[in-house]
Amino acid sequence: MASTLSLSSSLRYFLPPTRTSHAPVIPLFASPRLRQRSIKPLRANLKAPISALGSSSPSASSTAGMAGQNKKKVEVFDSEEQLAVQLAKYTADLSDKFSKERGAFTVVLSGGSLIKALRKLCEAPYLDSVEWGKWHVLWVDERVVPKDHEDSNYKLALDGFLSKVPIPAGNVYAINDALSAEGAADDYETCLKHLVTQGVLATSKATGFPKFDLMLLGMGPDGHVASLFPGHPLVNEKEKWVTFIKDSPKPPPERITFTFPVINSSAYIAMVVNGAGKSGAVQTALGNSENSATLPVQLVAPEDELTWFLDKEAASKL
Ligand SMILES: O=C1O[C@H](COP(=O)(O)O)[C@@H](O)[C@H](O)[C@H]1O
Repeated sequence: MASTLSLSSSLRYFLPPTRTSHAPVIPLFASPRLRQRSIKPLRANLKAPISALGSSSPSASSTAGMAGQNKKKVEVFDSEEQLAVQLAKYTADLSDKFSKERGAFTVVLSGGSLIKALRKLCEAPYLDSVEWGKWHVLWVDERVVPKDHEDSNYKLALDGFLSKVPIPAGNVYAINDALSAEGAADDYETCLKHLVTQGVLATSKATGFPKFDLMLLGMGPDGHVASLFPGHPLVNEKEKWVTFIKDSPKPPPERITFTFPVINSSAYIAMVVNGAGKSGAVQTALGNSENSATLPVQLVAPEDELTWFLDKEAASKL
């Protein structure tokens, strides 16, 4: 991955595991506190030479020994174009790994700028090499609007990504746009439960929540992820898989969203952020502060590995 980039064009931070591979199994609906893990970025490692960091490629071989370990990487690219190139490779490598291991690849999309960053997956070599038939696509959050509405995350993904790759239509799980926010959240949670029952979606042994293979997340300038906004009580939801919001500070106001227990039960999360407008939130999330988390993005901690994909503008305050 970034090993093909020069040290000057890709500054890579590598943060060591915060969980052991022998983490205790925490039963379903165990104390929320047991499910919450904290990450403290280790600034001491920021200047480590690339040779000391090891491969950051999420290929089957490099991740084989990582299961159960919570790793955090930060990749900084000279341009959004380079970011998109490496994000495609990262995603394709994980697709290969999970398609071989599980016979399915469960991928969660966010809306916003993330979708444009996936454009390289729609080109050679990935258009032909990825096992698109193994993909199962869901959304980490969705606006409660018709699927053909300009604000729909489904429409954004369909126009910018899904219409350009051969994922079977039956493997794309959009929200039911005929329902209220409450109804759509319940309906989507039921959809997840069916996928678990069918064996398409794994279950986290650690938390009992569904375990997606990969979540591709964006972050707003205010540090929100999914539709979990700073200071909003939904950030603290510990039991539901999917919930709803009717007072989103960012329009449109009505949305449904995965909760943090589901987000953090994922195997891998890519946090894809570009642009100077997000550099403040990136600084808060990845800077030297020992303060407790103030932004939702600081609570993101998947079971196996979190990788930040930043362009240099987003990383400019680090
Ligand atoms: O409203 C939303 O915003 C975030 C961030 O969007 P971005 O355009 O600033 O990247 C997005 O991740 C989320 O899915 C969406 O509903």
